[in-house]
Amino acid sequence: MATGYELLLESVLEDIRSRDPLPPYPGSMKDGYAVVASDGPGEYPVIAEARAGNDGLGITVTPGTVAYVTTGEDQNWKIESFLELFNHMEGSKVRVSLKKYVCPGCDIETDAVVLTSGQRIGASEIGLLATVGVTMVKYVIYVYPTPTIGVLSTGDELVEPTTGCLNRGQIRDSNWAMILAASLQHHCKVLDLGIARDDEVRENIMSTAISAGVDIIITSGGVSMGDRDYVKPLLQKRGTLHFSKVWMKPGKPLNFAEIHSRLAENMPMKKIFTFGLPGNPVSGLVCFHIFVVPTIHRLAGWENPHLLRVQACPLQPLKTDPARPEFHHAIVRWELNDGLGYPGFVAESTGHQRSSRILSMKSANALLELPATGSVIAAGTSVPAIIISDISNAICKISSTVAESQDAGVRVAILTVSDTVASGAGPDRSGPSAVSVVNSCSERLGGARVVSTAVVPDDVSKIKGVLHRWSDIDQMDLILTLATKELIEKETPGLLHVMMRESLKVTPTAMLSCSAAGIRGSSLIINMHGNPNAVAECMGALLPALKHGLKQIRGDERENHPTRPSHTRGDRGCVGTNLLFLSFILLLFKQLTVTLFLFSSAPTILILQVHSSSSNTESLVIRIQPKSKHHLTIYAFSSTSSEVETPPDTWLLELVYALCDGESRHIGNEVTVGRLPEKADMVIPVATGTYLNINIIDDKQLSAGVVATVPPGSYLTFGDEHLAVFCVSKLENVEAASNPDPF
Ligand SMILES: Nc1nc2c(c(=O)[nH]1)N[C@H]1C(S)=C(S)[C@@H](COP(=O)(O)OP(=O)(O)OC[C@H]3O[C@@H](n4cnc5c(N)ncnc54)[C@H](O)[C@@H]3O)O[C@H]1N2
Ligand code: MOO
Repeated sequence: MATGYELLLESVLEDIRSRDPLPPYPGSMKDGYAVVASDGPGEYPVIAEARAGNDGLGITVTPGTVAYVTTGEDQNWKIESFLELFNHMEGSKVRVSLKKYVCPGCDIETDAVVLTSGQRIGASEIGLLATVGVTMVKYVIYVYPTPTIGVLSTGDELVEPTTGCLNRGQIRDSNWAMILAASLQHHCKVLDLGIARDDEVRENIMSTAISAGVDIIITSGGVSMGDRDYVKPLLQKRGTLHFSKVWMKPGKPLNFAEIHSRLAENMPMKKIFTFGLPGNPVSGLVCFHIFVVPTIHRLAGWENPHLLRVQACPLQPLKTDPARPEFHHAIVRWELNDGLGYPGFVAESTGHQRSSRILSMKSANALLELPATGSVIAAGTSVPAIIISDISNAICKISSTVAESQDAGVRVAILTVSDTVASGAGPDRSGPSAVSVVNSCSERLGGARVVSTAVVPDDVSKIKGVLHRWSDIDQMDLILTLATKELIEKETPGLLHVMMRESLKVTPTAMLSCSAAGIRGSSLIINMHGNPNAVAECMGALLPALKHGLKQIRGDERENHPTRPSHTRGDRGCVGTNLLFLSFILLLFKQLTVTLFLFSSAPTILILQVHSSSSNTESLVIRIQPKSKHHLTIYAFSSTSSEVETPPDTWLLELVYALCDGESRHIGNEVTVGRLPEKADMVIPVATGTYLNINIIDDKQLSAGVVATVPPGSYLTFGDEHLAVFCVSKLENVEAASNPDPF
């Protein structure tokens, strides 16, 4: 018999009623004094005391007197009217204030049904039975069916996990063991159908499984479009194929069919559910959680077969797929501050979610449900998380998580100040891009980790509220945000002067700006106004002064505030903060276009927004042609010519942000961009050529082969998850900014 049963819990087989009321007599919920209700508040002599076990038999509380009672202990008071309780004592008399007392049966009335037939019995129900004095019950042992699952791996390339040395084209079969384990975790029986070569995926395997009495058959691999993908035709032949594609990522080629079969001629027809999981391990397991687990639950008789969903705030910004809704593996845990300032679940991404990257499943206990918008979900934005394994460990780790995050090398908090974003009228893009920058430069910043992000409207009290919490309570090492004058303890007019001088070179309206720069504690805070170009110019001018300035601030801080608690913890003290701040600024300078907006009070700047230079209206014209999965070619030509004629040799693709190292490149007629150095002029850490990856200019996805006009200052983005962002510039405009670090 294939279908087994597992003991769960007993449940009662009859209705259980209470024989007495609960509480059984008028009682007090507190220790206090009993008084005749009509007496009301006042001072009264105490005429008697009733404590637990001494029920005050024979005592009458008369008007103008009170009696001491302990919680729940007053069943035999002889009184003229009912009791009220109160609790304040002064000398030999008590001053009473009236409290409610508990009337008999207000928790459980006599003869109320406390358990109905069929209800499960657990510890609380045992307590309930004891309360109502029922020590013998008729019960039924509740059992639930445990489905049997047949598991088959398919693929010519697959070899046993025990294979020591892989020959060319071989890969160890991970899915077979993984799906077996997942099935066992869900209390199923399993039937090992082994590994089949592609051309062995035949009816006889199905027949073996069916005659063994399986309820579910799971195959992995061979479901997409390849000429050796035999699963779908087999399912079509043996049963009813309900679907063979699902608009999800990963797991698109999932096949689902129903096979009807009899174990023997005289037996009733049996339904067998068959799932053809995609071969990529991540895709396969995601499909298992989303589709197979609810099927198992349903077969096991669960009323609600779906996995639990909670809301969680990602700790990292998450780039969503523009086409398919995505299930993103993450580790969800409870934190005292979920990033929105309240206790809640946070979600730590397990990294790149490529469907072959089995490491992304390691330790994951949730799948974040990300909508197909193609945009970036800011860290700290609440998203639904489907819980796929026990999260109690993660919850128990509250204190160690806090401790761990406090031990992180450099704790960074990022505050986006924007009315638009705070009101929900627009997405936060500067915050997430800042988080990406910090995370991607983590090592170079001494292990920096963004541990908190927030968005507030441009409102001083709100900004101050967050900043005070982050610096005084959470003790962040580095807070990247908009500064307000009120937070600055000591202004630095020299810096302001330099910034003003630079801005005036660009526009006379700079005179109207109200920039601020100054020192708070051990941090230098710079608030710049104006457009990103002005910010870039100002920073460029400030840099030579910053190193020295920051050193001085550190010295002054020690001298002036010898006892002041440092912003940082441990022996790093202020030095850590300031050096970090300096290195961050230097780093920002190199990645100016992405990150300096953090210091701007202008509305949030979109990372992919076009910032056309007013001084130069000439545009570059390009056509992007994917060459292979790993590289593409950008053909560039002049805006006045129709096709490759004049080499646009005054143009530059300048790397402003990449997850790992990338390069900037002068654009000739043709530039090849890709991951593989031997095939690409510009090497970036993202795959560029597949439909999964995005080549975007100015927030618009480019189609292969279509000509696009690119004004100077545009941003060209590659990769759907590992962003690499380039700024397209006229060469003469960028020479100053691309100078190496001035120190
Ligand atoms: N022309 C198209 N090609 C593909 C599409 C598509 O829509 N059109 N979909 C892609 C997607 S999405 C996925 S996911 C994969 C899944 O395809 P298959 O189920 O046919 O998987 P295979 O080709 O057999 O294997 C894919 C990949 O996974 C490895 N693999 C397979 N089985 C195992 C196993 N048991 N243990 C470890 N690794 C396994 C296999 O070696 C391949 O590398 O199709 C895309 N293609
Ligand atoms: O949907 Mo496929 O599962 O890897 O991307």
